[in-house]
Amino acid sequence: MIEVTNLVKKYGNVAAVDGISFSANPGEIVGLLGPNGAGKTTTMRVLTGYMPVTSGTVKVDGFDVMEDSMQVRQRVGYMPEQVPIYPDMTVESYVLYWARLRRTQNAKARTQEVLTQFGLLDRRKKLVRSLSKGLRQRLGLAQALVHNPPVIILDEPTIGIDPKQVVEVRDVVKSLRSQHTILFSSHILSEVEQICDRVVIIDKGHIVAAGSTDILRQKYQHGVNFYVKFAGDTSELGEMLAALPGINSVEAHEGGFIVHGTDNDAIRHTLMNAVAANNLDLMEMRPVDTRLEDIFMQLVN
Ligand SMILES: Nc1ncnc2c1ncn2[C@@H]1O[C@H](COP(=O)(O)OP(=O)(O)OP(=O)(O)O)[C@@H](O)[C@H]1O
Repeated sequence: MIEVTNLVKKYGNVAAVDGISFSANPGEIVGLLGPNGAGKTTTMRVLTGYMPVTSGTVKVDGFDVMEDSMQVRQRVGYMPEQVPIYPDMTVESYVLYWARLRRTQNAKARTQEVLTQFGLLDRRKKLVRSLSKGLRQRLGLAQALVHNPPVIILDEPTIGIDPKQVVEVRDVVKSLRSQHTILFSSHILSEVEQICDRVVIIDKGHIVAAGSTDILRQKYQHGVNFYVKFAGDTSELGEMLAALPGINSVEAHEGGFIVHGTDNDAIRHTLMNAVAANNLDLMEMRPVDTRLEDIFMQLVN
């Protein structure tokens, strides 16, 4: 549904995106992940037909963004990081305006439908300026979806909203899975992990890794991690654990420690010996996956 091949986008002489290729299949949610300035917004703007490519090809549903721009625009719903919202319009007239701009069939009926879908129907007569930030995000989503596009592009849709609204927006995005192909950018790793089927990690305009979070873990996981938790005062324990043979690093985590080592049996052995030798009150010990966050840090550093 989305096919990006060797995309280069330069601003002047500087390549913000420097030869990236990735695809998204119908019904997939693909996460575009990267630190500030990585090139996420630039990639998304090219995909929406908002900006021309410098070189390479970008196709949406088989249509080239440069050659078939109108076809692409009809198939893409875009919610930019800063949703351009007209404060003096009512909620309803704003969505209707976008529906008409995109020549949506039965624009009025479709407007009511998306207002209902995003829980905005009872606020349809309100001025946009009176909406909370979270509701504005929902309005942004309604605007992006009013022409029922097969592809939705969401640029950091949860930035700057409160935690309850973040959960709401994430749930809305998840509910769109399978009916739409979604490209979702974020620099919040846990968010991408929760929502996306696959992740494309970009840094300084290059793809540094791509795949499902499970595959990325398998590929980049070096060694094993255990979560251990002890009763009592554990303030001194981190340093002691880190000095044990077979343990490479220790990090405080949720009242206990994440202990990293290279060999599963060696690390268990070492920990159990330490428990016995120091008379520690072990409450919990379990293997844990490498966090996507660690992989991300490893890749972009
Ligand atoms: N209009 C522009 N003119 C010149 N340089 C730009 C322009 N837009 C972006 N850039 C530069 O291109 C690079 C990629 O920016 P982009 O906004 O695509 O990154 P991003 O991954 O979306 O970052 P962020 O999370 O901060 O929005 C950055 O170095 C940025 O400064």
